[in-house]
Amino acid sequence: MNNLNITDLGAGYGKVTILKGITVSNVKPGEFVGLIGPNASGKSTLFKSIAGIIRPGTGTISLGDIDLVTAGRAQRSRRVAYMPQAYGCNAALSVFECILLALKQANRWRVSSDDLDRVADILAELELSHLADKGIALLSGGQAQMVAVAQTLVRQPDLVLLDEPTSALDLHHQLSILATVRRVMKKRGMIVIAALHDLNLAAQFCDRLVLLGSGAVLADGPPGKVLALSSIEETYRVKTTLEQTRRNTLYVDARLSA
Ligand SMILES: Nc1ncnc2c1ncn2[C@@H]1O[C@H](COP(=O)(O)OP(=O)(O)OP(=O)(O)O)[C@@H](O)[C@H]1O
Repeated sequence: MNNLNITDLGAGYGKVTILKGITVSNVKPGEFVGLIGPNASGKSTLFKSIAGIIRPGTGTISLGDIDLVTAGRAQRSRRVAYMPQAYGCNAALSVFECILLALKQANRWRVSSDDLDRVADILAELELSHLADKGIALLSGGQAQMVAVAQTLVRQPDLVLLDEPTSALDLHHQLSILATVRRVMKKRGMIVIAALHDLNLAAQFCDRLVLLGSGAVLADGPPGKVLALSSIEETYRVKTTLEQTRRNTLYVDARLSA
């Protein structure tokens, strides 16, 4: 099984420690994890540690039988796809070519008809087919963000890391991109970890939430349990009420503390 286990992870930048003793155990294939927490709580730093961009000072990160801390770049990029917050590509390439490039990055460079089909399929899944021939530099912020998500999914990795995948999207596209990611990852048995600021989207689409605060895990569990904890109010410095809507989805009503 390709379960993800992060154990006692410590990481930071130079001499500055950001993440302290992060443990997230037994994330299973097909599990959609929402990484939540206020600004500067360490979400991107955790992604960078898992993606091999920064080297943790302590702890382990394993995906099945692979140790992601010591794995080589080629081995890691076959298994893990990471969409950073500052995505983007201003090369003179079309959307189709950009996604094909992301696919080929993870395996051999020769392009097969199967590769072309995979790119066309993911464009169709994400309702982006009409943009296939458009120059990547000419996209709107939201379109570029959806293309960046397509670049991660097309590789069909075991683990997908999405840093704020909905931050540039309108309401329709926030829902449609998360619904599509969820459909694709469930079908293929991928693990997805998405950093989300919108707790209502997190409640609606995630199976499990991990709450970070000041570089530590403050809570980890099903959305209904995590969002009901008082640590949500303390960490975000707001008052919240957790409600169940008529459609049976959870709704976090938040306001500033007096
Ligand atoms: N390259 C860097 N060098 C030094 N410190 C950094 C660097 N990148 C981030 N930090 C610091 O690490 C801390 C955590 O930042 P990080 O980007 O991981 O938080 P985050 O939870 O993703 O925040 P946000 O929700 O605002 O995107 C912050 O205090 C930030 O200033």
